[in-house]
Amino acid sequence: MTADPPLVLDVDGTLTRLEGWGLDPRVFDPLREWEAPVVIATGKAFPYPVALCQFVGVPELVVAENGGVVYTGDDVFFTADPEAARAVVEDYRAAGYEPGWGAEDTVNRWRETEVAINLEQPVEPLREIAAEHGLEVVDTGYAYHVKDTAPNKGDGVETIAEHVGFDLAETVAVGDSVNDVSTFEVAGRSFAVANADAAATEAADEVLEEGHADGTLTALERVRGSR
Ligand SMILES: O=C(O)COP(=O)(O)O
Ligand SMILES: [Mg+2]
Repeated sequence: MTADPPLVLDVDGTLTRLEGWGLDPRVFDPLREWEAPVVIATGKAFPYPVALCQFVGVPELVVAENGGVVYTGDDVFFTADPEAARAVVEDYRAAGYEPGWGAEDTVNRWRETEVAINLEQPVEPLREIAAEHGLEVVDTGYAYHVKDTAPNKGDGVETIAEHVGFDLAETVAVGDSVNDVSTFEVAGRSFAVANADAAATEAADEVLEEGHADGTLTALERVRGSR
């Protein structure tokens, strides 16, 4: 008998259209029909992956904010303190810069542990200020994330696997950037899409020829029923 392996999927760069933005709707049915847990592991704020799970119609298994927020379907865990990240933004503003998402800032509005800065904003002063507060800046290719060095997506995936009761050794991870390296490390098999950055490409077991959702769909095709 064969079965589908559990999945860990990144969002931006991985479930997106080839242009880089907007989810590719071709991934919705395979995810809904997948016969094993599907974990959405993203740098985005908590409500985004929860909404994705609801709209696709899969159980809410979510790692948000690069591991800062973990939802097992029953319990939410916060693994980082937001105060330092907020202080970094205050200092960044005081130095004359802005997060860069407009006045209402729906990118950070519901964040609970880290802060994201628009890639169009200057990163050097951000890195300096973050370092002064003991934080790191992670460039996902979609935003600069100011975060505690400790939490990562992989730890969040471990928490969910333990709670839901699936085997990480049988799990397949797909991602595109440095914030996915930790999921590649905990999953038994990992794929980087063609548009992946150097860190993700290096860390992945396999690098796909196709980018974005095309790559992810190829990976799903390859691993479906492989357990
Ligand atoms: O929020 C980002 O910058 C990237 O999000 P992702 O982890 O889903 O790719
Ligand atoms: Mg990504």
